[in-house]
Amino acid sequence: MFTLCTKWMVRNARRLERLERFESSAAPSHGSVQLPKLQDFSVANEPVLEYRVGSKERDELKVELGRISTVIEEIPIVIGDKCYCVGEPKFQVMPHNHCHALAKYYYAPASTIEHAIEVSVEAQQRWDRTSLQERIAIWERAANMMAGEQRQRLNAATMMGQSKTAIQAEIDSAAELIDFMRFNIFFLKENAKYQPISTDPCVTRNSLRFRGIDGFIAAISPFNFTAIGGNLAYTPALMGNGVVWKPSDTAILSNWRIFNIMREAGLPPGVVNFVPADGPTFGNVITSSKYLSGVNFTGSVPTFNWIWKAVGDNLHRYQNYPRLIGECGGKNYHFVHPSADPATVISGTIRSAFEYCGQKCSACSRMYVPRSLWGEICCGLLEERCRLKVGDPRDFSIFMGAVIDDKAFDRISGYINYALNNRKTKIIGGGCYDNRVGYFIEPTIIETTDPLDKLMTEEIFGPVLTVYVYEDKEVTDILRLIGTSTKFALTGAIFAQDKPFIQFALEELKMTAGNFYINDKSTGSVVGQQPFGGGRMSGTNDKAGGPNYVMRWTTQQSIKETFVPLRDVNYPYMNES
Ligand SMILES: NC(=O)c1ccc[n+]([C@@H]2O[C@H](COP(=O)([O-])OP(=O)(O)OC[C@H]3O[C@@H](n4cnc5c(N)ncnc54)[C@H](O)[C@@H]3O)[C@@H](O)[C@H]2O)c1
Ligand SMILES: N[C@@H](CCC=O)C(=O)O
Repeated sequence: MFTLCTKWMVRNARRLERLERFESSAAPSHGSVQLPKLQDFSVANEPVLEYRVGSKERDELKVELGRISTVIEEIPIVIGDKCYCVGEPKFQVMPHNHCHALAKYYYAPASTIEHAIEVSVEAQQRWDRTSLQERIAIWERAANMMAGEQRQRLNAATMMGQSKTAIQAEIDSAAELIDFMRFNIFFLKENAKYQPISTDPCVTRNSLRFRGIDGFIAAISPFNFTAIGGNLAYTPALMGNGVVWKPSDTAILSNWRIFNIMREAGLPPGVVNFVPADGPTFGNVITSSKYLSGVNFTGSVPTFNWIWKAVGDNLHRYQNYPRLIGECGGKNYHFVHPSADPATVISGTIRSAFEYCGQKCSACSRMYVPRSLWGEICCGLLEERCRLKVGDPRDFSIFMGAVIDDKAFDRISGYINYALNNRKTKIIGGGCYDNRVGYFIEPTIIETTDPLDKLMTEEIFGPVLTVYVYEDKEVTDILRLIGTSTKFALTGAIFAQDKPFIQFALEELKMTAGNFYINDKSTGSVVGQQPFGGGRMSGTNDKAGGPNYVMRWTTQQSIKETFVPLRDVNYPYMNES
């Protein structure tokens, strides 16, 4: 503990030093933004543990990985304080060893989802009367449990259930999840500091209070980030809402861990209900309920489009206009300028495109490289790619595990087959896949001569990177293609040393990414540091991990209290004439 704290303090001091040095240097190129000092924040990011050989965290994680691999955990539907196991059981398997089941769970039928809605609507009324202090105390307790005794249980469930390596699990089900818990409390407190003007408080007192929304919020989460499930379900709850949470089938065990931690930390039953279900059945029931007050969704564009349309079709039924938050897919780019540093491009691109098998919504999947640098960058990418080991995450030497399931395997291998049979494209690295034991796909690099090829425009969501090599003199035209060739605008990165070009690209690419990186990879946003989300068809861009996200989940009330009562209808001048 002592070593950890000391390391943390040293790291923090270094960060502070770097920030101060940056502040005292020239103003940032995207405007004269005044950067706050680290000391201004009463919250800090959870340190990411390193899992080196012999470390305490590595030993603890191994014990938990051993334990989790020998049992099939039973996961019920939980509504209020009752558990339900109904219908045919389903199984969550290890993607890297798909004959091995980890968890047994059940799909809630329509009637059970309706019951969850009733319970949640009723619980919301009591919960909304619980003071902010009490709610915050529960979140703080939960964050401490996640950072302490529950850390490796969360990580092991994420590694085995979603096929993440130790470090990818650590940045997700430990660091990011804990950060969401702590930063949302911080943002709530900061936002609550604002109170409206009372010109003379002896005459009138004006105030603003946060209320949950009467009804229920449907939280619908994706498979790829455990932390996102936690944020989607529990941030609305923090703000006084009742929630019906439908976790993803392929992240069910890690999401179940979060649900249990929150209950153990003191969240009353019924505030968040755990309701695994078939997606379309769940979607139909929630969008037909008069009590739907919001949908907190993260996942693919087609699913969000379906939800949005169903809400529109059912508008006449609702007592509130449901709030719709949807963070969706991306076709994220790395744009390399002739002035770029090739080494930075190579390592950033390998990490972004292939970490967690490219199954991050922010993963780089299209890259534009100038002819003058392609020789060096191509060699570097291929050399690094060859070193990436693919396998079972219990082997700490692997770089990536398996893709999530058979559907993903078929979709991604379909794109690889397309590249094999297309004369405009050439697979220059990888391209093999094998699903006999696990859903394994090699990190694959494809070169195309068509910047509008579907490999350059559609979301693949797998370990496939497509590169278009442009002639140096075409740099401006190609830069403009980024924003016009896809409907997405999630993340993007430019690599350049040329300052005027960076300034030009910042303007030219302004609407092409909700998260924009300069000389850094397109992935790896951190709560409180790079609030996350994209525009255009990548989503509603409500910026999870930012200060305004909590405010999407409250319906505010302005209160004016008058101490000098109005007893005369006439205006003063009328009494004078
Ligand atoms: N922008 C972001 O912040 C972000 C973050 C993570 C993932 N993603 C995106 O998520 C996608 C991958 O996740 P996924 O495969 O789990 O997405 P998905 O759309 O297949 O599923 C997401 C959730 O929706 C449910 N669902 C499916 N059909 C439904 C329906 N008709 N009604 C209600 N719910 C329904 C699923 O069961 C799951 O729980 C990718 O497109 C990725 O880019 C985006
Ligand atoms: N926060 C993640 C993206 C989450 C989407 O899958 C990142 O920036 O890499």
